Amino acid sequence: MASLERLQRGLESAGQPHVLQFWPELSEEQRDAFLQELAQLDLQGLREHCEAAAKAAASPPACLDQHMEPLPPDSIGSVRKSDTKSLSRWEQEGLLQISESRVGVLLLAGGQGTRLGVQYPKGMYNVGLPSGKTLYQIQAERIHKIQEIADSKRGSKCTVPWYIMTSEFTLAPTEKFFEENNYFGLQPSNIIMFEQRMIPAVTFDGKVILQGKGKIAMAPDGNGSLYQALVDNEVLQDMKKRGVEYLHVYCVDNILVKMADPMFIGFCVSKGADCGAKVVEKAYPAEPVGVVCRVRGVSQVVEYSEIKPETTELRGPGDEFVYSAGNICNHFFTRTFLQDVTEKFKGQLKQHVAIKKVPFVDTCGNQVKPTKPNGIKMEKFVFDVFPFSRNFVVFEVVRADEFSPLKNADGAAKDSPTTARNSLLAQHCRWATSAGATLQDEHDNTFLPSASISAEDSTPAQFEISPLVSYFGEGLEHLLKGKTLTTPFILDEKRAKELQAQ
Ligand SMILES: CC(=O)N[C@H]1[C@@H](OP(=O)(O)OP(=O)(O)OC[C@H]2O[C@@H](n3ccc(=O)[nH]c3=O)[C@H](O)[C@@H]2O)O[C@H](CO)[C@@H](O)[C@@H]1O
Repeated sequence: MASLERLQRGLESAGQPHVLQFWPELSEEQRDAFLQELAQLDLQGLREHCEAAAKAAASPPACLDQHMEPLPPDSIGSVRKSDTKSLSRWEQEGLLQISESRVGVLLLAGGQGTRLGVQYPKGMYNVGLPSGKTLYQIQAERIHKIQEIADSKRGSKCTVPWYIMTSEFTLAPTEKFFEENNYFGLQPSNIIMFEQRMIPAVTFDGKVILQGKGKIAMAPDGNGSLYQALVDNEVLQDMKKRGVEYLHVYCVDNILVKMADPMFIGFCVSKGADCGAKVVEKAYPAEPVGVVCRVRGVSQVVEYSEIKPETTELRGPGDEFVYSAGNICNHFFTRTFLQDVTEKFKGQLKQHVAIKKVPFVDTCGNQVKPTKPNGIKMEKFVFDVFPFSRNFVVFEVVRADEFSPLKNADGAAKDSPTTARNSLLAQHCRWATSAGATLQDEHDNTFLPSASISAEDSTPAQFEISPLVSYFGEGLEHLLKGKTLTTPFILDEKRAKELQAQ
């Protein structure tokens, strides 16, 4: 552990001696905990971090709008627009790669879920499905199923390892949750959890914020922290050891996420891409999704918080949005590309400024909950490596099938537990109907499939299909054709066996 004198000197030379101002008031136990926290700080880089944060917050945000142009339409693969032969070829290619254990998935789960307002990791959230499944369970079961589908193609066992990036806030509860739930039936050795770094929040005049008398206000430094975390935790070495060449990186809150999506993987592999992004057509100008576009001729994402409203509203000749390629935080990377990024480009990642309300102790030692923003958090974004790609591709998918994020608490009109739940149930209702089932409520009223997912819509049928039965709507016909089912109904493996026997 670092000695107090050494820390004092380090903090002084970083211009942050106030960090220890309450030291005399701390108990032995608090001092030990604080020393441990301070030992993690990069004292060398602290001055630079604080000065850069204050400077960035004081300067007007870089405006990229005038340098933006949309992606050329022919550079985008699309579930809606590409021909069915190509789609099927890509899917087969992806399945082949999965069956050879060359594909892994990586979950970005280090965020604090502030907008949703829960104190635990978002993946543990239960949106109120008939089964009561959490986001983590749904994702685990999709991995299970895609392995099974790929196994049956090749006749041998494959593994899709699940890398999970957590932060100080999410690691312990996530580990505990997985353990308590028996890793949702997956092999624990194929679930690799690791932690991203945290950085101090800083005041507008460049001072580290004390959250308590013996605690610095630390925050995860954005999902672009991934690249440092890959190095810190030797994740790429683990991938290499397992023979994993392709990684599907995704964010925790999209209830419709297709884990290791074979079509997306196959598309990227077939195009020889080192880096790829899935997009959906933007729903409305102010939708909080980044847009994939070109800036000064280079493909990248411009985040929703950094684009002018008038740019988001621009429309093309067919009245479509000019910037319509909405980023859904589903990325493809080759291991080689990630290796390059960690070796050559990691230090060049852009820093984004987020101005937040950060609780603090004032100089008299009073705990203050600020009513207006008082702190700067510097963040890196996972997609900021796109400009380093040699062959970047984009794949457009159908929103109703693949994107319904959980961002806000119930009561919000969009991206809430209700909209997430409804979009999943509506999808399952569509799958069941196209497999030939008739779904009824308890009064024998028949449900019609709906593609809509907004909270104002009527509630879809309470018909839920376990991912262990179907990954993406496949394999349902022999169970459901010609059957009339009364909801609520959960089609799990047991029910599937019963239906098959009928
Ligand atoms: C920077 C980024 O990717 N932005 C995307 C993100 O925005 P959005 O602002 O919604 O991003 P979130 O803050 O929800 O973070 C996305 C994911 O990154 C994880 N996370 C976040 C911070 C952190 O330090 N560590 C970490 O792992 C979160 O747990 C989450 O799984 O999703 C939207 C789609 O839903 C996209 O349109 C945005 O372009």
